[in-house]
Amino acid sequence: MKIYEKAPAKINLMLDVLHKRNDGYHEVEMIMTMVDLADRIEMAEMPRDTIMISSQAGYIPLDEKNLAFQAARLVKERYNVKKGVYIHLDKKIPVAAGLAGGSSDAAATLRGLNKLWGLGISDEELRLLGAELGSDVPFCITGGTALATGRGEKLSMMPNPPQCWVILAKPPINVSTAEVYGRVRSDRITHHPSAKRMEEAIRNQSFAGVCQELGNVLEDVTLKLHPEVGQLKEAMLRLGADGVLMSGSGPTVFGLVSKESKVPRIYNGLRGFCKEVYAVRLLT
Ligand SMILES: C[C@](O)(CO)[C@H](O)COP(=O)(O)OP(=O)(O)OC[C@H]1O[C@@H](n2ccc(N)nc2=O)[C@H](O)[C@@H]1O
Ligand SMILES: Nc1ncnc2c1ncn2[C@@H]1O[C@H](COP(=O)(O)OP(=O)(O)OP(=O)(O)O)[C@@H](O)[C@H]1O
Repeated sequence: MKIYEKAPAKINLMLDVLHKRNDGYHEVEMIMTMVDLADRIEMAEMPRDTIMISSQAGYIPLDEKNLAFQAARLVKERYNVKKGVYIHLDKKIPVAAGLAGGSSDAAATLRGLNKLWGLGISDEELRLLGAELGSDVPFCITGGTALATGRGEKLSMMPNPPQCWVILAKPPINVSTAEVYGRVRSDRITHHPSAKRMEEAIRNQSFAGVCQELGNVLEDVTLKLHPEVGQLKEAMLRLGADGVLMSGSGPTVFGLVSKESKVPRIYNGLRGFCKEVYAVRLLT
C-alpha cells in the first residue's frame, strides 16, 4: 500500500515574541496560514523493519537528521510498530527558508503513517507528537489559519484571510532559527505587532487591514545580520506589493497582492534580485 500526502509551506502574518522562558524557548504570539506551495510525500510499506528516505533534492539530509525520518521513528517507537517504511520527499518548498518545509514534511509523515499503519491516532495526539519534533509541526498537522501561542504549539483556529496572491522570494543566504531567537531582546522590542488587530482584519475579510497589520519582531534581528533581506522587502514594495513581510526567522520575504494583473511585474522584477521567486495563492 502507498499513501500520498501534501506538505504545504506556511507564512507568518504576524509574529511577536513576549519573553524568554526558563526552558530556553521564547513565548510567542503568531498568526500563521498556509500557501499553495507544497512538498509531496509518498510513503510505502517495506518488507524490512527500517526507515528509508529518498528525495530528488540533493541538499537535505536523508538520515536521522531529516524531520520526516524523526517523525517516522517517533510513531514506530510510541506505537510499537514493527514495520518498515520507505518515504520519498518531492521537495518544492525552499529549504531553510522560514517556510517550515521540514516541519510540514514531518507533519505530513505523521498524518500519512497514521493511515498507512491504521493506528487511529487522533488529531490532538498527532499535534502532541508533532510538538516533540518542532514548534511549527503542530500547526502543520492541521493547516488552515491559526493563532499560535506558547512556543508555537498551542493553536486556536480562525477563518482564512481573504484570498490573494503571495509572492515569495528567498535570497541565497542561510539563517539559523536558533541564532535569530538567541539574539532577540524581548525587553527592547519597541513595536509589538497585534494578534488581536490581525485577527479582526481576518474576521472582517479586510485585505487592506491584513496588509496593515503585518509585523514580525524577528525581522529586526535578521535584517541586521543580512541587510539584503531588507533590500528585498523594499524592492517588493517598490514593485507594487500591497503588504510585505519576512516569514518566520527568514530569510524568505513574502508580498501580498490583491490584483492578479500586478503579479507578473513583481515576479519578473524580483527575478533580477534572486533566483528563488514563487507566485502562489493562499491555501484557503
Ligand atoms: C520562526 C518560526 O518558524 C515561526 O513560525 C518558529 O517559531 C520556529 O519553529 P521551529 O523551526 O519549528 O523551531 P524549533 O525547531 O522548535 O526550535 C528551533 C530553535 O529556535 C528557538 N526557538 C524556537 C521557537 C520558540 N518559540 N522559541 C525559540 O527560542 C530555540 O532556540 C530552538 O532551539
Ligand atoms: N524534510 C526536510 N526538508 C527540508 N529540510 C530538512 C528536512 N529535514 C531536515 N531538514 C534540515 O532542517 C533545516 C531547516 O530546514 P527547513 O526547510 O525546515 O527550515 P525552515 O523553513 O527555516 O523551517 P522553520 O520555518 O520551521 O524554521 C535544514 O538545514 C535541513 O537540512
